Amino acid sequence: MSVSLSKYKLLFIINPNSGVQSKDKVIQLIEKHLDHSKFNYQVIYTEHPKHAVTLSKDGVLNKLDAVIAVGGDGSVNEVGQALIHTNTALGILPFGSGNGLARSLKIPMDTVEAIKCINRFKRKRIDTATINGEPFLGTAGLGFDAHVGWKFSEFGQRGFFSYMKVTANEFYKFIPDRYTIEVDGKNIESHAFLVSFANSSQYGNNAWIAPSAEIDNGLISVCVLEQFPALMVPDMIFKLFSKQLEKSKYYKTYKGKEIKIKHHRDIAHIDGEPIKVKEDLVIKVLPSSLDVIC
Ligand SMILES: Nc1ncnc2c1ncn2[C@@H]1O[C@H](COP(=O)(O)OP(=O)(O)OP(=O)(O)O)[C@@H](O)[C@H]1O
Repeated sequence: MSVSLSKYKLLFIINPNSGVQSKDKVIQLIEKHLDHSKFNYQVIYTEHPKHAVTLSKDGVLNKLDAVIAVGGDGSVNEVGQALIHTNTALGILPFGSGNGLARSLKIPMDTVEAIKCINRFKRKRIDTATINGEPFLGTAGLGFDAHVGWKFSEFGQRGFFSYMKVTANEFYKFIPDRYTIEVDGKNIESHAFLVSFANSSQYGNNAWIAPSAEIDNGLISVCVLEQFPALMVPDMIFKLFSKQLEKSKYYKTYKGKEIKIKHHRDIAHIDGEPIKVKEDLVIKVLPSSLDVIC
């Protein structure tokens, strides 16, 4: 690959394990549709979880203009976390099960259209956040959110329908918990089904957990879904997918820069990926900390 100084330097990182859509043609599509007068690029496949973090950090050291995550929200998290507070931008070719951040940023789901979006190379500065120091870009969560994140990772198949299957299987078994939450000094006690921390507005697949969240306002939305009767499930699902959760009396939302929370389990998810956590958590926003191509 010859490198001309006047061209932008890109690295595409493909996660072969994300989503269910075949990635066989991605390299050909990049070759065909990327604007070669504007970019020099390299493509690397990840070999294991977290590999994209190391590859992206190398990209920053090599002064790349952008690293493009080819995968879902877990891949976007791994690339994005390495680029926080750097001059290297994050790009996304959505190939995940949910693609929450890409959808929130209105990046096209169609690969050719997403490549054309990279060709335009418009940078937007967004906030990111941390939960006990672990970075997230879209959403993190506790309760049913986290439980499903763990069950999904153990399920062995990815994709929207696998996610729905896991959610339906687990819903009636799940027992809500008590949470003590402090949002910028204001205390809230809740018996909740789930608590989500949203930097962007949706989980993925157009499930709008935080319809009013803005990714560049310097605030995290804390979304509390209180225990609700089983007969309300269809209504809740309808509201989740039609951006109307804020109309439910079981849903509360608060916005803040620093959130402290005490809970009684040891699991959470960050950008859909399960993690083990302590009972005391601190969520902090990192305002204007990452450039994305969108
Ligand atoms: N080479 C690899 N082999 C196995 N797992 C990998 C590899 N590279 C990355 N991973 C892991 O794959 C997991 C899933 O990736 P990703 O989140 O991109 O897809 P997804 O879960 O299907 O989509 P979404 O997050 O949008 O629902 C991540 O935990 C990531 O660390």
